Amino acid sequence: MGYFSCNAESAIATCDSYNWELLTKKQGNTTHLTKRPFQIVEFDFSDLHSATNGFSPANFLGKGSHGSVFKAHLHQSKLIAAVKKTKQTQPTTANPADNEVEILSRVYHPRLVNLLGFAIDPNQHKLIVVEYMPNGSLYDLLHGSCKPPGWVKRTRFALQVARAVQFLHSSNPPIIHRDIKSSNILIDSKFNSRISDFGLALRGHVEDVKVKSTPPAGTLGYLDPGYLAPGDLSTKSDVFSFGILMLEIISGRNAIDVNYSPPSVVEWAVPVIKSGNIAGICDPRIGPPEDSEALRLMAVLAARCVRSTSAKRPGMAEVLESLKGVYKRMKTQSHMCISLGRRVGRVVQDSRMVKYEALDESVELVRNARTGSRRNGRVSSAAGVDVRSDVIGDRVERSKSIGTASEIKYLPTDLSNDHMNRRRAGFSMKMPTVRLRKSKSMGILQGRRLVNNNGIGGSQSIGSRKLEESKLLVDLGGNVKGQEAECS
Ligand SMILES: Nc1ncnc2c1ncn2[C@@H]1O[C@H](COP(=O)(O)OP(=O)(O)OP(=O)(O)O)[C@@H](O)[C@H]1O
Repeated sequence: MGYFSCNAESAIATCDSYNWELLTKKQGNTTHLTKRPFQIVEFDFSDLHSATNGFSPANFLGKGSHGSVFKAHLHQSKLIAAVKKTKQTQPTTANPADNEVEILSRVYHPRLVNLLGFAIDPNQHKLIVVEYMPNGSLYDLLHGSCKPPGWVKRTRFALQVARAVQFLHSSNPPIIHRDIKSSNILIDSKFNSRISDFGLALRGHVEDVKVKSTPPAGTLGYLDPGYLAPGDLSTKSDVFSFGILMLEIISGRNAIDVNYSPPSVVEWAVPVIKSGNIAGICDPRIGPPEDSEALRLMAVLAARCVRSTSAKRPGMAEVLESLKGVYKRMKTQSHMCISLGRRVGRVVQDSRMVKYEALDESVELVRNARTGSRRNGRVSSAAGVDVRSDVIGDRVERSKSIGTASEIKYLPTDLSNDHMNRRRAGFSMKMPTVRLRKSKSMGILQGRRLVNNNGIGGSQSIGSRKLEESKLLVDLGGNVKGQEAECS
């Protein structure tokens, strides 16, 4: 697989990913962007153990369906990394850690969370060491309680993910990620988005035995409805998931949110896009962008990506080119707003509003909370619409995807001290408040039965609840099929 086993000292020299940008800048050539600037290292387990303070809660970064992730300070903190400790899988099932190392050791790209190395623990389990992403996930940015990103940032995130997916699809043989979703898009120190979590990824041509024999897997809500058997897989399944991600980026809604009817973002957004009311799907917290054509292009692109017939979806190369155009338009519009603001007068900011105050009269150009870049204090986009709520009535906590049915918890509706609830008091509808955890990668569908909840392999039977989830997926597929977007 082309990785090195080495001692701690040489690992510093070969694994310092923070030197990477410097290296590539010196070379001044974009082809070097995909050349790994360091060797993959086999770490000693004891080094990882001490670098994570014995996998202490203080170093705990998060938990996924395959295991836990810890922050590691390696080599006197010269190298900060994330160590993934995967759950023990049954001996008969493929281990996501092996798969991740196998795939990530063959590719390198600045928009991926790249592999630095691995280690074997005393029980012979593999630990994966990857680049540390200090700014959470795109899921956190879109659905968390912080100020939501504006249009320039959203399109930039989408463009960067598209670039990474296109890179994977154009590798030889192609790599199909199979789990593109906002919680698998992590944000690096420079606020670039990167694709992580290659536990379900497949490398090979569609006719290859491994691809043909691996059962479908992915995350509910992002999973291509036409991917029901191994032979259905193609790069277009990632295109479908990417389309869902784009709808999520535009609308701020989860892929599936049972607080809405319909809960599926596809079922809700595609008919609205087809009706031409594209502003109607925009995240109400930021409103539509000034450039309505850029928004239309992005929304139509998303609707094309989620078409039920995979052959009708665009390839990732086309998606990437289109998004480059959208991003350029959004940025240009943003710059125009900045210079207009400068000419008209000074910018007045408070926590909820940005105003351009003219020298002789106050002109409120932006009514939305868009306070621009933190670094330079500029306004980077403007949306001249009111923030409005979609629904009325009781308060509801929204924007959490459904993972497994067992994760749904009904909460009393009087949790008024909950910060998120207070923030979202304007978004409500008349149904019980439901708290949902974010989407988890799910198991495998064999035929129409969900047979395993750990993402890889296995064929043990499952309880009735899991079968219901499986049915939900199939139902969703059916509904999505009924909504062929006429957007080309
Ligand atoms: N390289 C990293 N740097 C920083 N934090 C990370 C890194 N990788 C993962 N995390 C954090 O660890 C958590 C678990 O990640 P993991 O990839 O195992 O699962 P997930 O993508 O959240 O869920 P699932 O496994 O269901 O897809 C994530 O929520 C993420 O915030």
